Amino acid sequence: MAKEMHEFQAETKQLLDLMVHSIYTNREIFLRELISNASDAIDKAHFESLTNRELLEGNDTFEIYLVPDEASHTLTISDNGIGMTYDEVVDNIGTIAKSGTKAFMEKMKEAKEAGGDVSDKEMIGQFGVGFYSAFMIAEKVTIVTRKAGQATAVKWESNGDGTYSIEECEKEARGTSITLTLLPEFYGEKAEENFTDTYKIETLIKKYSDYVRYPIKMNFVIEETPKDEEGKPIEGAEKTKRDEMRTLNSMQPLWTRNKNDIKPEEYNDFFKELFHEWEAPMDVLHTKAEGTVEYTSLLFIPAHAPFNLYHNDYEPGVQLYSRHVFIMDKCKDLLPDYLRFVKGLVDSPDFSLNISRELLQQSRELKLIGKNLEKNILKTLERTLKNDRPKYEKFWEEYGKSLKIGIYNSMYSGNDTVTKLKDLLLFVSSKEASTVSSLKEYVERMPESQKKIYYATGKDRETIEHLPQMELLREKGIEVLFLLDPVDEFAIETIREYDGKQFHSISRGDLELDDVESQEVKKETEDISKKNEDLIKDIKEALTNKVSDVKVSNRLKSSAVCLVADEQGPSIAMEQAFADAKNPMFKAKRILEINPHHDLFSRLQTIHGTDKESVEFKDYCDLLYTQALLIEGILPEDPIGFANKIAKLMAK
Ligand SMILES: Nc1ncnc2c1ncn2[C@@H]1O[C@H](COP(=O)(O)OP(=O)(O)OP(=O)(O)O)[C@@H](O)[C@H]1O
Repeated sequence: MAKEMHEFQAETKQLLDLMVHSIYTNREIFLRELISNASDAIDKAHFESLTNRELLEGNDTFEIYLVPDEASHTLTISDNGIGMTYDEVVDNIGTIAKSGTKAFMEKMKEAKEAGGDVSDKEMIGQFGVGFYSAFMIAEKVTIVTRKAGQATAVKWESNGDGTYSIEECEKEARGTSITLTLLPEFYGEKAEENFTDTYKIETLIKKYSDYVRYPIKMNFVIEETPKDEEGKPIEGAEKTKRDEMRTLNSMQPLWTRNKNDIKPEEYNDFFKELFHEWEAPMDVLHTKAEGTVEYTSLLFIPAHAPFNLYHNDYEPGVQLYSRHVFIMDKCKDLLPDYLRFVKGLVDSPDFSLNISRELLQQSRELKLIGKNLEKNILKTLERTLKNDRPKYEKFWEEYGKSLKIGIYNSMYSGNDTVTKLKDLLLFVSSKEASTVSSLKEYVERMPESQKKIYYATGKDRETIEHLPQMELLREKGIEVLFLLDPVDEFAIETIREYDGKQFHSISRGDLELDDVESQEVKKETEDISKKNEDLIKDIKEALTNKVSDVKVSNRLKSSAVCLVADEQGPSIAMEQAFADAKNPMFKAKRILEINPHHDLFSRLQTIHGTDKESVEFKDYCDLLYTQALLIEGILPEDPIGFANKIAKLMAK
């Protein structure tokens, strides 16, 4: 196939532009990114070779080579990993398939527009833009790669200017070589950072890639003064040069060392290196277990949730090793999905080296280890909640949603997730704006007379505070949990009760307040209902298909109307969440409640009394309903009709 020129995808161009023109700090990370790609490629070759030895073409020593060359001011990174085919090069290198990179660019743009308060370093770390970081230090990047098992190789080359060339070529060894032709600032003795300097490179490898599982080798030219027979340097003799191939990384798996000998920085560096992270993790759990199953696990809770934690393209899971040999990345079957944010690895002699993913799922050892790890993580979280509240609240901010989704999902799996997680939940409440409470804390504060745990849903604190349904509870001084995330109510509904007390939405059914005053109001409401039976019936008729019932309210104070949902079935907020998820099948049974003490009620009585068939009465009913919808944050189906009716009324 002849040499072809291709254009980068528009997003790739933008990314390259950003890389070259906006990121000035930490350019040295390019090396870590390329080494980690090389290491991933070797992992793949290793993994595939377990079932197909021929792939290795007789060479089963996995290595990464670095070749700095001052004369041509290049640095070449070679691996004997899986390599890429022509199409893979086009797909992986020429386009940005990863939504993560797109998100990275948007964040960069946002940050720039906002005055750039997020550091580049943080940004790159969060999104791992990988290969493209090469263009931060290189004016030309050349990739020569041959897929293991294939005859022809591919050469890809680009100046990072929007186009690249690609052609078939020859390459003897399998794998990938990436040659960076360095920008003038990055080579030569006067350069600020000289990436052809072997000692500089050695330092970078030690800093970022020490734990890479495969040897990273580089040739050092050693200058020596010849020595005499006794081993003393011969004075005046001309220096000789010799080559010495050195392995730059220590490769000793951290998790195999004794816990007490490992410094926090070592854990942090290992975490950053292994998972391409920039920040130290929030928590580290290093466990060695012996007994029914033997394993060592090293788990981390990252400081921040990845932006795509809840997207389909996020791949949860930990790495598996058997006697320190890597067997699998992202094993999903070990930990429950609600711990999808946990990163790390498990090393166990009980795992077989060439076990398939399917067989692994059924492995008894894996299940046992998974259960133990889950227990450990939960115990750590419980301990943090008890002993280090600020830290736990930070954890909650990052990962609380994951636990809540876990609870909701347990509705289908029917396991004991609720029992495990309910004490770890935190919510804001009407009590104080800045604090969050556990359910236990809420229940402890409940007065004797309060029988239920009340909650309200809304997009933010302010919206809930303004809900008509809040008025009565506020007046009575009853604390209400504020559920601000759509998943909250689903989780709460799955838990059903805490410490024998049922959850109750303030926008659902009867509030069932048991105090004397409430009983009196209830009685009074029933009387008003009876007296206005006809009016209520006719309002209901005017709103057929819109509401399932109309009631005289005993919960409203100053507002005229509100919309509540029936005790059974989804709430109005849940209906909205379903609709947002394009699942409009689940509808709440809407009940319109009218405040009998509001002036509007007497106006309704008058209009109804004059002519219950009149257009005016029907319009009033409709306006009441639409008002209640708007309070819930739901737009009317017919906004024009609504506006016209208001205009007509105002003009009167
Ligand atoms: N040395 C290599 N050998 C084989 N394939 C490679 C190599 N380097 C890159 N690739 C391919 O190119 C893809 C894109 O690489 P890039 O570094 O941009 O992202 P990534 O490695 O997938 O993500 P991240 O950097 O976040 O880990 C890789 O997923 C891989 O398929």
